[in-house]
Amino acid sequence: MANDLLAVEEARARIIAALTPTAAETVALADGAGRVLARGVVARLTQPPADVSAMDGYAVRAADAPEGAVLRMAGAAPAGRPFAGRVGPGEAVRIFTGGFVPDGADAILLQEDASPSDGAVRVNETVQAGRWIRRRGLDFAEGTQVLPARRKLTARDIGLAAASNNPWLAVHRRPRVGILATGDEIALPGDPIPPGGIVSSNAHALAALVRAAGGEPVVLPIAPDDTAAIADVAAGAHAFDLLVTTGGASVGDHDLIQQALGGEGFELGFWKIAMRPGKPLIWGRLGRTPVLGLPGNPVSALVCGVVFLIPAIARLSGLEGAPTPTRRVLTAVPLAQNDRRADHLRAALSVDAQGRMLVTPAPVQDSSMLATLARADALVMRAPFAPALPAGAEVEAIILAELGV
Ligand SMILES: Nc1nc2c(c(=O)[nH]1)N[C@H]1C(S)=C(S)[C@@H](COP(=O)(O)OP(=O)(O)OC[C@H]3O[C@@H](n4cnc5c(N)ncnc54)[C@H](O)[C@@H]3O)O[C@H]1N2
Ligand code: MOO
Repeated sequence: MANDLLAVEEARARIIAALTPTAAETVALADGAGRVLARGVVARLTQPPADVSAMDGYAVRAADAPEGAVLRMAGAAPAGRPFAGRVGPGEAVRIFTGGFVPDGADAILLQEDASPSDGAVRVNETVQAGRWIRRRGLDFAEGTQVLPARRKLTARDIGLAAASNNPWLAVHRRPRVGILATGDEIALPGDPIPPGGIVSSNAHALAALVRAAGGEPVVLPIAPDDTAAIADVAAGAHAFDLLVTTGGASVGDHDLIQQALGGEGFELGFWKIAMRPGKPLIWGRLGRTPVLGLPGNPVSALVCGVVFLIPAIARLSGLEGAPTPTRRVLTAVPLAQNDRRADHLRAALSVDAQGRMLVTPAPVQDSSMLATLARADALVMRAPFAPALPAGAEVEAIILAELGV
C-alpha cells in the first residue's frame, strides 16, 4: 500500500544531516562527565612512570631468591620515596605497592612469603623473575591518545584523563535549545487558567528532555496564536543552536507556526511524517537556526522528542545522532495490524519466569494522555503496515528509562 507521508527514519536522517556540532570550549576535568570531546586527550606522562611493585614485599634479584635463601636488607622503597641505591647480590629492599623497583632488582618477594628478622629476610617461596612488577608504560605512554574525539565522557574516562595529567578538556559546547510553546488557550502551571484554557506542560517536559539529553534548554514566553507574536519571539532564534516549537503544527485555522515563521524567512524542509503520535512534525530553518516544530498534543510532543530531539541534541553535541536505541522484547498481548503510520505504543515492561522482557501496551493510546505516558516504561515500535501479532511475538521497543526521560 502506498505511503505518501515521509518515513520516520528518513525524517531523522534529514534532521541529522542538516545539523553541525557546536564549537569547542574548554572545561575543567571535573565538569567533563557526559560531555563530548571535541579533541582527543593525549597522555602527558607515561603510566606507570617506572617499573613499580604491584605488592607489598621485598625487591630482590630472582636468581638469589630460591626458597630458603636469606637476603640482607639494604634499605626501603615506599611509594613516593624511591630507593637511591642498587640491589646487590644477596640483598633485598623493603618495598610497598606502587614503589619504584630499585635498580638491580628483577622481582618482588611477597610479604606473605617472607620472614624478616634482624637486618635480613628469609625467602619462604621461590621468587620468579619479573613477578609482581608492573612495567613502565603498562597502562599508557606519554604522547599517545588515550581518549578519541567525539567520545561522550564517562566517569571512567574522567579517571583516565586525570591519570594522564590532563586538567582541562576540549568539549563541544552544550547545545542551546530554545523552546517555544504556542496557543491562546495555554497558561503556565500555577497561573490563572483562561476560560476554555489548559495548562501548558509541553515546554516543561521538553526542557527536562533537552537537559537529560545533554542540551541547555531556554524556555521562551508562551506565544499566543497570532503570527506577529510568534514571529516576535522567533526573531530571537539566532541565539539558539536549535529552536523547538510546540503546537500550531497541524492544519487548523490557528495552527500558525509555518505561517508566522514564514514571514521571518522560514525555509521548510519537510512537514508531516508517517508517525503516530506526531504526524504534523515540521522541520526547517529560520536563517541559520534549525527549527523542529513539534505537535501540540503532549504525548506527540514528547514521543517526537524521544525519536528526533534526542538524536538532534546528540548530533549538535558532537555525536553521530544515531536512531534512538531499541531492544527486542516480547509482546504480552496480541497486537492489531498497523496502518500507514509507524506507531509508538506506550507500554509497561515486566519480566516473565524465564527472565524474558515483556511489554504490555496501554489499552487506550490517545496522544493527549500524559498520565499513560508517564506510567509507561517503553514505546513499542510498530512499523507502517506491520501485520497483526500473537501474544509472545518479538517486537522492538524503546526503553524510556535508558534515555533518562
Ligand atoms: N483536521 C486535522 N486535524 C488534526 C490533524 C490533522 O491531520 N487534520 N492532526 C492531528 C494531530 S495527529 C495532532 S498531533 C494535532 C497537532 O496539532 P497542533 O500541533 O497544531 O497542536 P495544537 O492544535 O496547537 O494543539 C493540539 C492539542 O495539544 C494541546 N497543547 C498545545 N500546546 C500545549 C502545551 N504547551 N502543553 C500542553 N498541551 C498543549 C492543545 O490544547 C490541544 O489540545 O492536531 C490534530 N488535528
Ligand atoms: O500524531 Mo497526533 O500526534 O496522532 O496525535
